[in-house]
Amino acid sequence: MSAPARVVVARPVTFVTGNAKKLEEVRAILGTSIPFQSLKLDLPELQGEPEDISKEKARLAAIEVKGPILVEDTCLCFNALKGLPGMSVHTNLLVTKLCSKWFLQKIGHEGLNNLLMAYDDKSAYALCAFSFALGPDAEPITFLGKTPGKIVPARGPNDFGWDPVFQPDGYEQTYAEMPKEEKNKISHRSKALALVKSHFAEAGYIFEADDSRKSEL
Ligand SMILES: O=c1nc[nH]c2c1ncn2[C@H]1C[C@H](O)[C@@H](COP(=O)(O)OP(=O)(O)OP(=O)(O)O)O1
Ligand SMILES: [Mg+2]
Repeated sequence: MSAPARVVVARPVTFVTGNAKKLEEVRAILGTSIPFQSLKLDLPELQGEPEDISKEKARLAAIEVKGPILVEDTCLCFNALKGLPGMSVHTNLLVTKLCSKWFLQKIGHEGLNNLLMAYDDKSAYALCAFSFALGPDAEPITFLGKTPGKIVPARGPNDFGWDPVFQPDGYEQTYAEMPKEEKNKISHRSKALALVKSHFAEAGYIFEADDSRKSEL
């Protein structure tokens, strides 16, 4: 019988994000299952396939932190749209990604609805890609989580991105209207984090504490 895997890493994991709401959800979902510290850093808004964006973010974050990091990139994907200027397209699925926070800031919730005005198909999905890297020289590993739903006129508190216009399948409420615990049970983010947790458990990482870097968010 082989001994369980055990990999001692001399530094704690740092979750790198510029988004305080994301961090709040990651904290709530992970609880004490994976101890981590956070670093507030605005990584570039990259374009491309969600998995590639996430891996590239991980490389940039690992260079900054010089140790084990976790990053995440989230996309809201509309099934009806074939493409938009400046946006990349999943050619096989006819899906356009509206990844950038600048795009959402400019167009707003009404704009997101208007994009689909000419289409009967309002279906969409939220896609989350976490990437973990042990350090700047390690190849990042990516974990995807996807929640299907539809785009609706905004309902609920406006405190996190496109939450008010995304209504997950099987629910009458938008992400924004749901209690936080409910969103965190079914969200793209929690599905991806479940895979991160399994990977950490299988790999048997033991991250040693480091008092020299304090949580910055
Ligand atoms: O659960 C979510 N519910 C609603 N909106 C969300 C969610 N998750 C990300 N978002 C928004 C934030 C940003 O407008 C865009 C994705 O951009 P994304 O690059 O992943 O996030 P970000 O730039 O805010 O933070 P980060 O520093 O981790 O890149 O979608
Ligand atoms: Mg970003």
